[in-house]
Amino acid sequence: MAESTILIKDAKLVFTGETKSVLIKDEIIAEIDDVISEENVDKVIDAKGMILSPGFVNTHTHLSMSLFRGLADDYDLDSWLNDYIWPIEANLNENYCYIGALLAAVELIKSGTTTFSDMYFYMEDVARAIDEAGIRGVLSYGMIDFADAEKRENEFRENISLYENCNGMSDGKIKVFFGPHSPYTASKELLERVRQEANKYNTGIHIHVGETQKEVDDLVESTGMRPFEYLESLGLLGPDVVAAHAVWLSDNEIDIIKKYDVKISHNPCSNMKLASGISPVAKLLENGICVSLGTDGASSNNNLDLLEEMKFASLLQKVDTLNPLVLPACEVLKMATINGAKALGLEDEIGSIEVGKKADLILLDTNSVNMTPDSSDLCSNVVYSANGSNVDTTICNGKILMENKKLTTLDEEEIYKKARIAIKELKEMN
Ligand SMILES: O=c1[nH]cnc2c1ncn2[C@@H]1O[C@H](CO)[C@@H](O)[C@H]1O
Ligand SMILES: [Zn+2]
Repeated sequence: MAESTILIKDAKLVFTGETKSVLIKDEIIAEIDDVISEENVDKVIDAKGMILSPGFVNTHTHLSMSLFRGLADDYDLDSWLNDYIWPIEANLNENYCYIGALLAAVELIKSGTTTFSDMYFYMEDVARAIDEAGIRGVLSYGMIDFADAEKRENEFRENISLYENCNGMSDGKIKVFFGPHSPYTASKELLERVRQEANKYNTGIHIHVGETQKEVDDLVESTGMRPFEYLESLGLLGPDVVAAHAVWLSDNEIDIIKKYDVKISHNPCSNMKLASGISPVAKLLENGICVSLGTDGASSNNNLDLLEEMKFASLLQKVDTLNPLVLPACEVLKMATINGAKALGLEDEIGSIEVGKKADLILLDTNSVNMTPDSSDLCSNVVYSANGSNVDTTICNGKILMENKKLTTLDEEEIYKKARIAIKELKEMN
C-alpha cells in the first residue's frame, strides 16, 4: 500500500512559539521544517494562526462512567461509591460500557486528548469502542476481591483474558495493564499476585492510592502502614506503576514513590469535587517525581477536558502553597503530555512533537475570543485561557479524528441518543 501523507502547514509550536510545518507519513512524524513542499502530499492542513500541541494524555479515567455524569454530585468518595456508584454499576453490561466508552471517546477527541488510561469493567467492549474511535489507550480491568478467593480468581481471569485478547490491538494503539482497584478493595493476596502477573506479561499496573484520609486511617489501623508503605511491603511498587490520586502522603511515602520511580496521576477536579484533599504536587515535582494528569471518570469531575484539568492543577497548587510561581503553564502542559507518556511507558512513541514519534497531534484555533490576543508564551494561552472547544483538529497515529471541529470516525448525535437511552434504562433498573 502506498504511503499516506499529511502536511500541517505553518502552525505555531506550543512550547517554542516557532512557526513550522510538519509532515506526517503514515503514523509517524517524518519532518519538521520552516517550509515543506506540498508536492505529492495527500492532504494539506492550513494551520496558519493555529497552535500545534502534542495530543494530551489522560492517565486516569473510567470512560464508561460518562453515562453517570451528574448522577451523584456533592458526596464524598465513600458515600459516592457505596451509596450511588456501586449499586448502579451492578447493572452494567457489555452494551452499556461500550456506549459509555463511545460517549467518552467523543469528548476526548473533541478536547484534544489522544491517549488515555482506563480502569473499568467490560473492557473488551471499551476496546471495541476505542478501536472505532481511533484513539490510543491503556486498558485495565478494575480488580476488586474484598478478600474473597473465588472473586480473586475471577478478577485475574478477566484481566488476563483482556490482556490476551486486546494487548496490541488497533495497530498497537491499545495496550493492557493490570488494574487492582485500590489497597482498600483488593486484598494483600491480590496485590502480591498482580506484581507477579505484571512481571510475567511485562506490563504495567494502574491503581488508586492514598485518595482520602479515611483510606489512610483505615489502613494504618489494620496494618500499621500508610498506603505506599503497605504497597512497598507487598513488593508491588516499581516504575511501571501508575498511582492515581496520591493525595494523602507522608514524607516517607514521598521518599518511597521516588525510590521506586512510581508514576503519579494527579486528578485535581475529582479530588476537589469529592472533597478528598490536595495532593502535594509542587513538592512531588520538586523531588523529581513524574506527575501526570487525569480527569478520573466523568461522574466525579464532571467532564473529561484535560485543558480544564491543567488549569485547575496549576491554580490549586498556587493557592495551596500561596506561591504563584509553582506549576507554571509550560510545566503543566508537560504533565499533560510527555509526563503522561512516561507514566504509560510510551515516551519513545508519543508525548512530544519530534521526528520519528507517532503523529498524535492537535491544533487549537486562536481565532476565538478567549484566545485573543496570543500571549508571548503559547503555553499560557493553552493552559490558562483555552478550553476543549478551542481544539480544531485532532490527529492520532497519523489519522485525522477531527478536522474543523467535525469528527471523522464517530457519529456524535447517534452516540448521544444511545447514551441517553442507556442511562434511562440503568436508572429504571436501579
Ligand atoms: O476516584 C475514585 N476512587 C475510587 N474508585 C473509583 C474512583 N473513580 C471511579 N472509581 C471506581 O473504580 C472502579 C473502576 O474499576 C469502579 O467501581 C468505579 O466506580
Ligand atoms: Zn478513579
